[in-house]
Amino acid sequence: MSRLPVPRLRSNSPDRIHAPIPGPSIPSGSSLKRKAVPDDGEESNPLKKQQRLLQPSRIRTNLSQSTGTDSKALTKPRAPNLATTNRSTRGTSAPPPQTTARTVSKPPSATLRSTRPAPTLKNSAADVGANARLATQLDLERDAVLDLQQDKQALLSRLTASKELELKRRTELTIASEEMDNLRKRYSDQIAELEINLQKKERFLREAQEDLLSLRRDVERERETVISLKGKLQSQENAQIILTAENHSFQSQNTVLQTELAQQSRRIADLTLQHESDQCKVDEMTTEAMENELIRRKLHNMVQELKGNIRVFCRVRPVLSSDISASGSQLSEKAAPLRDEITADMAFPDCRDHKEITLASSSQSATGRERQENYSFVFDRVFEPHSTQAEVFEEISMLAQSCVDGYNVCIFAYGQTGSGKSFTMEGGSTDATQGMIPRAVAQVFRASEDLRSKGWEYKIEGQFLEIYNETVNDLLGKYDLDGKKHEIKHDPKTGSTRVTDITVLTLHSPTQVQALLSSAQSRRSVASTLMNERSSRSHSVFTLRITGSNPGSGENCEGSLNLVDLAGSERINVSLGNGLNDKDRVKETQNINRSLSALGDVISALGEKGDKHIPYRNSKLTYLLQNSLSGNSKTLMILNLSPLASHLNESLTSLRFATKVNNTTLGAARKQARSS
Ligand SMILES: Nc1ncnc2c1ncn2[C@@H]1O[C@H](COP(=O)(O)OP(=O)(O)OP(=O)(O)O)[C@@H](O)[C@H]1O
Repeated sequence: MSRLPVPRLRSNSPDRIHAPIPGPSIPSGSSLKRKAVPDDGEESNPLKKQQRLLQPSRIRTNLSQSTGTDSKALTKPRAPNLATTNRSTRGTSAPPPQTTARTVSKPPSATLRSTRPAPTLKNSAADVGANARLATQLDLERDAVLDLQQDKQALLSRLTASKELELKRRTELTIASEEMDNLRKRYSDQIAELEINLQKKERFLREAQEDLLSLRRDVERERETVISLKGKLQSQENAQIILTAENHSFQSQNTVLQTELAQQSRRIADLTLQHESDQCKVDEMTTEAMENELIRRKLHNMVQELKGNIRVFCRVRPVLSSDISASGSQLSEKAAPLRDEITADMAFPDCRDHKEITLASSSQSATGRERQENYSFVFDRVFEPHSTQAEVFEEISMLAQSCVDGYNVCIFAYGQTGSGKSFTMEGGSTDATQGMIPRAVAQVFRASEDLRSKGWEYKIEGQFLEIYNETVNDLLGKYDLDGKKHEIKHDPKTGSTRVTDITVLTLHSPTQVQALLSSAQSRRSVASTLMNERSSRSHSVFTLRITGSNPGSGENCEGSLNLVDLAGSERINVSLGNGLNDKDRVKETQNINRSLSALGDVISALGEKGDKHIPYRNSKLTYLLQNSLSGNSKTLMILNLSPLASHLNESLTSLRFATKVNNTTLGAARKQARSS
């Protein structure tokens, strides 16, 4: 409805209805008021009061004319519905309330009449004058009334004209209102349709606005994305610039490198040619080295054979402080003379080759005369008491090389109890006092490592056992000694010897051996609590098995190194003096003596020509070492001697046994030997 065409309605606007009525202007109310409001002097003047009595009718007339029902005809006609509220208010506003003021001063005429005073004769003269003045005034008033009546007449005429005009306009307004209604009826469908369309369009507009809003948000987001992408693009461009610069630099480097590469390629080609020619030389040299190695082995073996496949070293241990204290004196000032006193009369006359040892013994003849006897023994090498472990090993290190070359080597330590066998074989805890076993193992590892460059690969295994009372015990086993029965097996095809259920450890470094020796020593110590001096009463055999192969030459070899610490070789009467259980000790000693003499017998038999029977089976020891004593095997016996005079007879027995061994020839070469 609010969208109806407005201009036409505005043509009937109440503004026009309230337009001032044309005509002469009505004098301001002040003229009427002026006449209605009593003057200050009137209350005191009776004439004025009398005149005022006449005024009510005049005023009433005026008022009735001005505020009569006619004025209601000026009420604004009802505004058309389409007009706004304001317009309606304006259209129906009442004319200005001018007439209200006029009703204020309506005097009560009855009151005036009752209060009028009655005339008297006494006052006649004054009254005449007063009457004259009153008459004059009355005339004036009449004139005024006439004027007023004329004014009233004019106003009535104007009022009539206004009413007519109003009527006319009302009529026009009614007609216009009717036209409006007609128009509204005629266009109501269109308006409704337009309104629906309008609503649709408004909805469409709303949706479009929402879409627009969403699109704006999208655009905003896209703008932010674009800004961020621009930032990234900028940084990428910067990075690209840097990369381009780097690329240029790399390209130039690449060019330089390409040039260098070309030079290097030429050098490589030259070197390849050189390498090929060198490789041919290397191959030739390798073949030569192999041949040389073979020759070396043969020569080495020849040297060993020339030295003798059975050799005997003699080593005299120093006098120990324990020897001196055992002899009865602990005082140091007496120690030196006592040392001489307890020391046997030994001499080492061969200062150049160190091969001879002489012992002097004095005894009384049947006639009571003092008799001096000298004994001289010659061995492959004699070590004096001050000799070190390193000096002893220097002489036997070549045997370690032989076992790496595939030979069987046996090193025995022979001697009476306390002569230094264990010290020689196992040694002390320091590097300087290391015995033959750890030194030989280290030498084997060194030799195998050296041969690695000539294509040899080696596997080194170790076992450690003892033979006590003709029983084999595993010194590296998990169980207590004597816990398991071990048997000795020989393989005639390969010439190798195996002991059943014995612990065989693969050795990767020489340092492992020291741990094995300690472990074996502790096991023997446990056994010692049960049987006194176990280590002295049993043979211990440390075996190193070295298996080598050379894939280049197709050669294989297997050698073994047996390091044997023999039981004490003392005579039975000596042992009996120390033991608590003499029966056991006698049995121990008999077994020891039997095995030692079996060893001597085997060595003697080996030295004899012809197919003589070799009594290996006479003892566990010789049976175990069967393959290491026969053929091209190398055997070394280290005879350990006590320096004490009290052990002289035992020393002489040991020296005689060693001489017997020393005179034996094993294999191809025969040794030169001397004996007393
Ligand atoms: N060359 C040496 N230098 C210094 N001390 C030595 C030497 N030889 C042996 N000894 C010492 O002599 C003592 C006895 O030596 P060892 O135990 O080796 O004799 P053994 O013959 O093995 O005796 P057993 O048969 O009882 O085992 C030990 O205290 C040892 O340290």
